[in-house]
Amino acid sequence: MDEFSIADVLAEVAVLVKPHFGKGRPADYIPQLASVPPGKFGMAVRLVSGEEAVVGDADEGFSVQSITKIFSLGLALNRFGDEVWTRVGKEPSGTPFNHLSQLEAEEGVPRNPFINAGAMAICDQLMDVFKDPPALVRGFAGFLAGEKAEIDEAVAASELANAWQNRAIANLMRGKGTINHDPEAVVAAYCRQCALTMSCRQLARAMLPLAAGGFSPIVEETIFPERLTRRLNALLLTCGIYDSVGSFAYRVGLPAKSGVGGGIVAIVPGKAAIAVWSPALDRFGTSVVGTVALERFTQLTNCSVL
Ligand SMILES: NC(=O)CC[C@H](N)C(=O)O
Repeated sequence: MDEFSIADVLAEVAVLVKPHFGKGRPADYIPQLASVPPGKFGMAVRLVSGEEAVVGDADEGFSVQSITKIFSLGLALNRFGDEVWTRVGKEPSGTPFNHLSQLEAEEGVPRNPFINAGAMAICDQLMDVFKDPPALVRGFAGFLAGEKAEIDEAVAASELANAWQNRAIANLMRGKGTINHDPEAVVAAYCRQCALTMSCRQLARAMLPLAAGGFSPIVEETIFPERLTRRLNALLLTCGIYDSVGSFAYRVGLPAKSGVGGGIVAIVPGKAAIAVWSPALDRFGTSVVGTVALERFTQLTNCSVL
């Protein structure tokens, strides 16, 4: 990858994605996200070796949503180790991120930490020892990005006012003993965590430890043990894109995580962290243009873990 001019590749990607604008729709079940202009597009690549390139709206903040689940899982694994796996599984769900009946059929144990049930179980576990998990996630994300990140309280309130399905999930898990705190408090914390605002440039920097064996070249600290880094990437590859993770791996071939704000982060292990944003989503909740951009990027640079 070092043999390419990343800036040139991104410029080419920005042209190649053009025919795909107009497909998909921004998330509207969180009313505050429905008004984001669907034509936005930004992409940032940060190499482990230090080079950074961006294109389009890469410095504009957007709602990170489920991408924050990487930060919360990383924090939980660092704090609780394998105890995390007594609450959530490590298998792809094959169902939408807010699915309910699978959770009931499986005794309230979420398939993985990236679906909503799994992320709320992680949030509940963090609540055992931290007063304010969303603030912790915000602080961690900002630390890794090398600059402060903020929670958009309007987005958090907008989601919370409509979070009926997530309330059902949290109540089911409370009934089954997967979570211990008041389900309403867990849903509220989860919605605030998801409402983190970051730009593509900040996200690419913050994700760099996953590409660099757990070390952050940004803050010059080891963030995760190397083995844990590999495991996080394995979970991203198998569970990061919900029930379209197979076709995403087929097209892009990188560990990645989507969010309904239209962001996707992807990891090229040993080489780079990538963040892309475009708000219109496919029916699985993944950015249409973002996926095409990553597909073209991996084709042009020949980088894939597969
Ligand atoms: N995939 C996502 O980004 C979903 C996150 C969103 N906060 C929700 O719970 O629905």
